[in-house]
Amino acid sequence: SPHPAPPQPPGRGLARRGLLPQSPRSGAGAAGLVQVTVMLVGDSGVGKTCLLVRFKDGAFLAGSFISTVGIDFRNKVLTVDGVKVKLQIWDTAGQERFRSVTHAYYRDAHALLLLYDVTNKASFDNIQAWLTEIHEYAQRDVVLMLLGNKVDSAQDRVVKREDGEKLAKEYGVPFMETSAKSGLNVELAFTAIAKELKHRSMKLPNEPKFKLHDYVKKEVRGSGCCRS
Ligand SMILES: Nc1nc2c(ncn2[C@@H]2O[C@H](COP(=O)(O)OP(=O)(O)OP(=O)(O)O)[C@@H](O)[C@H]2O)c(=O)[nH]1
Ligand SMILES: [Mg+2]
Repeated sequence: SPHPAPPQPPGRGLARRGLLPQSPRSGAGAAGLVQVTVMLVGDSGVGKTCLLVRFKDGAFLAGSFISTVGIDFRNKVLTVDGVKVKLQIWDTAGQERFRSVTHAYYRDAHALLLLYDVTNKASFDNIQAWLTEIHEYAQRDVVLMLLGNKVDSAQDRVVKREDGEKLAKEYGVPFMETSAKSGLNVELAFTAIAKELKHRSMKLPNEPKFKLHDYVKKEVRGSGCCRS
């Protein structure tokens, strides 16, 4: 393009944030690597740690609830359209007393998974407050997705799927229901984010623009139909 890119304020932009693929190493078919940071947020007990453990290890932490202290992180590499995307996933503490700790991390997150618990109305009602906080502390172009977790607990459900869909639509964020217990849509949530960030960072000239909303709509599975 003959037009120079508009200047970016310091600290903003994918290149400054380490999102540009590393130059391919020599060797046939060596692929670039995209490194991204994903942060899990939402009330204490909604299942952030369990969602991460399900994604990372394919297991469910049943039994006693060990509330996260401060912040924890895990890495996982996904291959998206032939490109390795290294996700560094930050698991934040939902408890109020750690809020000032997590505020400091928003700035460096490329994507946020905002969770509520479909069996806990208060966690759903707090989503607005979380969005306000995200607006205040996160990057303007952060990739955001709303997740209604614990859909395996059909008997205890108090937040309807349509309520989640409606709220997500109001705020223009993609939405899906998940279960760390059954695994429903867990891989999908992280894959969708990895795809979006990979497309943003590589901008291949002949590649059609990736549409996160459409991808999620097409790929999402309902709690009624599937086991995982
Ligand atoms: N049935 C069911 N229980 C879940 C699910 N995910 C988490 N839980 C349970 O909910 C409780 C809280 O899960 P955590 O993942 O520790 O919650 P958290 O959001 O990390 O909480 P904080 O670290 O305090 O912010 C635990 O007892 C889990 O076993 C799920 O998908 N289904
Ligand atoms: Mg936790």
